[in-house]
Amino acid sequence: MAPNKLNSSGNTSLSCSQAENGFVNSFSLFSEKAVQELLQAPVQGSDDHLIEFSEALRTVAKALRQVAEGKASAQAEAAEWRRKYELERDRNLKLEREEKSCLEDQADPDDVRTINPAKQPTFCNEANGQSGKCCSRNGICSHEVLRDGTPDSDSKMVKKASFKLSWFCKGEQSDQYKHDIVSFERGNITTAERSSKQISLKWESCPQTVLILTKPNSLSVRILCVEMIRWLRQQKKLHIYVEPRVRVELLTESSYFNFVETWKDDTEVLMLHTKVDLVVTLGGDGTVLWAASMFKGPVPPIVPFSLGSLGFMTPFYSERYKEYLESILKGPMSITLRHRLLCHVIRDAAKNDYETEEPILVLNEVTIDRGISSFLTNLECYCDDSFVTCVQGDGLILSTTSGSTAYSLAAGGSMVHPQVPGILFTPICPHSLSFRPLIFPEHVSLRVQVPFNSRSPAWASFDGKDRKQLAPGDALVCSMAPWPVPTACLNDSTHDFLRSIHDGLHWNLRKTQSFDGPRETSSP
Ligand SMILES: NC(=O)c1ccc[n+]([C@@H]2O[C@H](COP(=O)([O-])OP(=O)(O)OC[C@H]3O[C@@H](n4cnc5c(N)ncnc54)[C@H](O)[C@@H]3O)[C@@H](O)[C@H]2O)c1
Ligand SMILES: Nc1ncnc2c1ncn2[C@@H]1O[C@H](COP(=O)(O)OP(=O)(O)OP(=O)(O)O)[C@@H](O)[C@H]1O
Repeated sequence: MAPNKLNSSGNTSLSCSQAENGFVNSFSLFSEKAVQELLQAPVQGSDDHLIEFSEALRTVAKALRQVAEGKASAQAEAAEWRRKYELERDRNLKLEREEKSCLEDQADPDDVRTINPAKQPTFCNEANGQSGKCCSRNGICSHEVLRDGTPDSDSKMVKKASFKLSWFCKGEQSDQYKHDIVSFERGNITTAERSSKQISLKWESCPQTVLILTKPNSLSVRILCVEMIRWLRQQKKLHIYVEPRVRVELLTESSYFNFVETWKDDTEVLMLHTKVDLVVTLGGDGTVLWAASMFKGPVPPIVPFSLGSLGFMTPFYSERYKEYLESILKGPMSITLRHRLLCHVIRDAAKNDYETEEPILVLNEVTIDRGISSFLTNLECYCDDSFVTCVQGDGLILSTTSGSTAYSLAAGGSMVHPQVPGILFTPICPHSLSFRPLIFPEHVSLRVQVPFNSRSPAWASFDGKDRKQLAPGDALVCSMAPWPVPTACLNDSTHDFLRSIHDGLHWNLRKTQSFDGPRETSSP
């Protein structure tokens, strides 16, 4: 009965290191189960040794559980440190690149854009407030925001149109962009006037290149695309880019479309933002999401034409495309800067930096759900370093304000004006009576961790696509991206948003109460 393994008080004399080295490596949680099963067998008779032995086994089971839990928490801590290290490294790399880009730009102030697919673009990170001396005070100039590679002898020279963004206050254009939001005068804290700032885009040189993106397998989209390309070429003398699939379709129609350009591989797609002045989408909201997903960095202004069923983000009527495009190419135009989320999947199994996956940008939302598993999700959520909650239900949606009218709305989240900067935290069917959706400010970083004791893996999907499995120990980290999606407005941001929720969702539609009925009397 191995009495020498028990100390005088009947407890095991296992030291912590013995427990870790001996038990964790040789026994698994299965051993704990085996011990429990042994314990459940009734102890026959009144033999003191048997009673003592069963107590010892109980203690061993407890020690095993503690060691397993300790290991899980140490792994979670290690994953968190790795996440912090990766974020820090990314930030430093970005800063380094920006500095280099600023130096290069000072050396060569010429604004001519050069196509060089082999070279990655470098950006001035406006969103992080690190633009320094590059950007002006009362608006932003595109040539100050975007800096691309140096000229390459093999590449074609294309001059990309420059534009200026400015803020309209109270319906009037104003150059008085206020920097002091909070002031402290004579001991009184006051805030600056909060006027609504509709952003206006004014071309400083004529746009020359248009990228047309179309919903596949739609006859009406195909017909409009052919007509629009002819018009843009013949009347506006523009360069046209389309997806490789569409170019093939066009050439099947007529060899006239030989002038239409496309790309060969993903490296060229990465450089599209340096060639294209304007993106036109023909389809529904899915086509706008598709367009946004093609740009892993800065996005050119998008003009979304409605050829879908709902069209929340597609305010332009396709029948009047000539009139709209005339006005947009002339400028100025009102735009909505739609924020995106930058999502990183951090694998517990990643042993080194090379295994870190590419970050993914979403315009609507990232969803972490239970996939095909029938178990509840068990997702630990942190906001920066603070614990938020544990989601036990079907899953969680981290949404932008543009995405607030999509999946998040269906899961009970608020509808939020797309220009409000924030991250929506909306549970999907939580198994709890008090789990209300939250909205976090734009500057936070959210981390959703699948704990080691989760019964099943979770699944992440990005704007409803690209499902990725998150195994126990994996995490998804998400924060506001520095590259918004500028979409042209038909009127202005607020008008377009309200029109969408009225026409698209019939928001708060109710028959007006008749006048013919009881009335409040004036006296109490
Ligand atoms: N239960 C749900 O409501 C549910 C479930 C899955 C996905 N979705 C949404 O579908 C989106 C993907 O769209 P898709 O077109 O590629 O797939 P899809 O073709 O399945 O369309 C989904 C629907 O969502 C609408 N939609 C998309 N973005 C919207 C937005 N920002 N505001 C209002 N409505 C919007 C589309 O118009 C479409 O009617 C996902 O990002 C997600 O938000 C919703
Ligand atoms: N250029 C494209 N290439 C590949 N897939 C695309 C492209 N454009 C759109 N899609 C996909 O096609 C699907 C349908 O597109 P979209 O949502 O625009 O049309 P819809 O469903 O008719 O309109 P709505 O979203 O308004 O209901 C989406 O899932 C979208 O991701």
